[in-house]
Amino acid sequence: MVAKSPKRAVETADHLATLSKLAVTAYGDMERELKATINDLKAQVRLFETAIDNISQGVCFFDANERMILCNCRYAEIYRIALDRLQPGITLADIVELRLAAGTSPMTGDAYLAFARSVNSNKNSTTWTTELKDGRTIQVMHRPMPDGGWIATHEDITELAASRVMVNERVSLQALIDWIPDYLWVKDTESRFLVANKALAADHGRHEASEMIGLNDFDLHAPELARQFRACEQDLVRSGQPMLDKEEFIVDASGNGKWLSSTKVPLKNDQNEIVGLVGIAHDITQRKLADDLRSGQAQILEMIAMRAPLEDVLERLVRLIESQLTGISSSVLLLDADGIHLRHGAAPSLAKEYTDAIDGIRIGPNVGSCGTAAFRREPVIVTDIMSDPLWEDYRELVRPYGYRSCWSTPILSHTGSVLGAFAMYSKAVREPSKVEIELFDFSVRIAGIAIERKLAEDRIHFMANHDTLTGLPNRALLGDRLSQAILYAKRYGRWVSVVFVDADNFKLVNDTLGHDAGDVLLKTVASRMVNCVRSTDTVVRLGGDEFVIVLFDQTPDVEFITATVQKIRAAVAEPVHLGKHNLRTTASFGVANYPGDGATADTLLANADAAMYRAKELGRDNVQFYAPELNSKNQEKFLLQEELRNALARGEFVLLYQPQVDLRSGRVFAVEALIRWQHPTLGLISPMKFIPMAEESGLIVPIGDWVLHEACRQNKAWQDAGLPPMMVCVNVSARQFKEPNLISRVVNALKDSGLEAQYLELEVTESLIMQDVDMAVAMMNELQGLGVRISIDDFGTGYSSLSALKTFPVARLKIDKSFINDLATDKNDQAVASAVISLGQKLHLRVIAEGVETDDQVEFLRRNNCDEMQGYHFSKPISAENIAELIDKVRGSG
Ligand SMILES: Nc1nc2c(ncn2[C@@H]2O[C@@H]3COP(=O)(O)O[C@H]4[C@@H](O)[C@H](n5cnc6c(=O)[nH]c(N)nc65)O[C@@H]4COP(=O)(O)O[C@H]3[C@H]2O)c(=O)[nH]1
Repeated sequence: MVAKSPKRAVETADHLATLSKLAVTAYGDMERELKATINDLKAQVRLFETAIDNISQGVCFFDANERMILCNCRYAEIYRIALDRLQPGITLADIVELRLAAGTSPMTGDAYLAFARSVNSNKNSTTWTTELKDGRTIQVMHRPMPDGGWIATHEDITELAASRVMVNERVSLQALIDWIPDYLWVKDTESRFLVANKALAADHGRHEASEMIGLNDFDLHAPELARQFRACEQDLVRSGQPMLDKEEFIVDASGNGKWLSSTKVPLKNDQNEIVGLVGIAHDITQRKLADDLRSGQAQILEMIAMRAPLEDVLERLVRLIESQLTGISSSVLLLDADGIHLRHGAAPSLAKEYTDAIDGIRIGPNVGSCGTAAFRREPVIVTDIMSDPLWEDYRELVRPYGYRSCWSTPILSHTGSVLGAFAMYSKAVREPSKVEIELFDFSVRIAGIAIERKLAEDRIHFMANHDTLTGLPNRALLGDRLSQAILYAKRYGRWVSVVFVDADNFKLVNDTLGHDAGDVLLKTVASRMVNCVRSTDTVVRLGGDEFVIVLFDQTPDVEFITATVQKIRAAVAEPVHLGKHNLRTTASFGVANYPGDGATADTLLANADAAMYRAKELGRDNVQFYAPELNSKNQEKFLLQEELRNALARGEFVLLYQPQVDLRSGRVFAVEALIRWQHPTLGLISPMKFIPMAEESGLIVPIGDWVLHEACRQNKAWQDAGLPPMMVCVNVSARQFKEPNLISRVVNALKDSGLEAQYLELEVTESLIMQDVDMAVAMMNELQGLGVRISIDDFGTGYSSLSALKTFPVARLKIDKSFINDLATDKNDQAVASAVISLGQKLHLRVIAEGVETDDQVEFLRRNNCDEMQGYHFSKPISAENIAELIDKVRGSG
């Protein structure tokens, strides 16, 4: 291979000139020497050629005439010219032609020649880089020679130039992307980082972005997350489909969770082949948290609206708050109905043993963070549990769980009352951050809504199912409880007892002592009944003074049930203290048992009701078990009640009069008006049967008014007919007595009849007076002011208040006939009767005995100085006409 160095080439030319001279002058002598020299020179040329051919650059020598002296084979190679075409002496212009033909000229021939000549005219060496038409980059170093020729070296720097471009680009791109706060990266097809910016590197614990090069996601993330990233990127590399704005969650090197919105697009080369991917990820944690908080809030409010259980709502709230923060566990404690204890509300990520331990703590001035916050009604920030005095009693409790700070805020209702406390626990000794404080506001607001809503719902539910006065379940719950009890009894072969209870004198108390007293009475009776039964039994208030007790899971034995009901009856009958009154209230009980007395809730209730009515009919204060015939009686009673409503309008009532006789003179000085109902088909009905019904329904008021008018009218009629004036006594029921216009009714009756007030006496019962003494005395005083007299009926039957009796403006006491019946034989009755008589004497009241039937009774009364008597002994109640006859007769005989 030919290889010629420029310097050697010049020397070779000198030698050749010398040789030719020698040939002319002494050819023969010098032939041997010449040959030797030629050989020597050839050897040198070979050496020179070998050397020049072995250098990596292309080399060429040109003389001043632009003729090439020599070049090496690299030169021919660079410009893709066959070596044999580049013979010494070829002109630059010819070479340019060859290069144009080979496509290795950077420009047109003329332009190149002009360029080469301009370079050559320069005395200094010049280096330039030229882009060949074939895309290669050649660096040329041109050195002019003093004789006008030049030497040039040509080097193919295509690869170098490319990598330099790349390096330059890389360096500037790196600087650029490092300024960007988002993550930027380039990965190869194997998901290895080729480029990463500083933000990405820093968040993954690398000081320099370059430290990321060559790493993959498994070097940065937990395996599961890395697998996800890799799967997604491999998919992208395979499909060429970009991934746009995908939300991804990562945990950075410092353990903080971050939400990213990532975009990854395939990276392609000139051949449109995918050689990797370019990624950019924007930190959307704040936005995401705010979005989550908003949607979490909406979800919780929806849960509240949909009446989700409070525990679920609070747990969702706590989890939402925890998802917004790092290293925080939260809890909600609820203030108990007693207002002094905090109960567990929600604390899904606090240790269960810990939350169990603080469940039920009392609020107070130094009860940790929550107990104190609820007590003070203001936030309590404890930055170090281990040293704060508020935690003194709870420090050891919390120590095992490692919580070091606890901040609590009271949860308040819209009216400002404390509903509970919201707390955040951290294992670091610190104060809450701004974000944490903001979340407190959020949490207590939502928790407050949820708790208040729940309390309101509970209240509504309770009110719908319970009686507000007594707190007992009401009718709405009764059916449910009773049905359950029946199901249970059916399954296990047990009984259910349904007990209908009706307080005997509630209406009286309510009407005379007022509603407040009636309420106290009902509450007392209710709680006594509840205390007598098991917690599995149910005491229901149906309304008014009616109760139903469902005795669950009963032994099939009437005796057991009787014992239970009697126990309740005795408890109800205990005296009730109403202010200064000491009442004895009783109740009537009706019992129906499953399965004997009915298979359904409705039948059992109806039959227990019928039994209770029977108990009332039998004089109240007793227990009756259902018997089938009761139903027909009940039906009868119902019909009667309906007819009673029309009886007044139909004029079916009549008055009978029973004379009252002076025991000493035997003179009839008064008559008691006693009502009868003249029923069109049933005949004469006793007041004992319909007066209680009339009292229950309120019909007693118009009926009583009629009695008052009729009695006054009749008395005046007797007087007008010439009978000696006498008093007419009219019974006044408690309901009438309570009527605010009783006085005006009495005035009207007197006015309408023209009877003088002194001939009218009103009989009120002792129990009626005792129910509200002040009111009764005031009313009696008013009546007395009209001139009307008052007597106390049924005296001795109870409620005696001897001291109060002195203040009553009454004229007479009437010994109840129950004491008169057995007066001849019963020592107790004798004692009561004589006590009433002597009491009357002491108080200067007249005393009349009622129900006097026998001579013995008359004899006893006379002996004991009783003033007056009334009873069958003298006369039964008789009609008005018969009274006139009787008085005439007595007058005649007298
Ligand atoms: N066994 C027996 N009974 C005797 C004897 N003497 C009188 N009686 C009955 O005893 C009752 C006396 O009336 P009361 O104690 O005021 O008891 C009355 C009274 O509380 C009430 N009553 C009657 N009329 C009226 C009325 O117009 N208004 C109101 N509010 N109640 C009335 O009905 C109750 C019952 O009235 P009556 O059936 O008429 O019954 C009357 C009378 O018939 C006797 O010697 N032996």
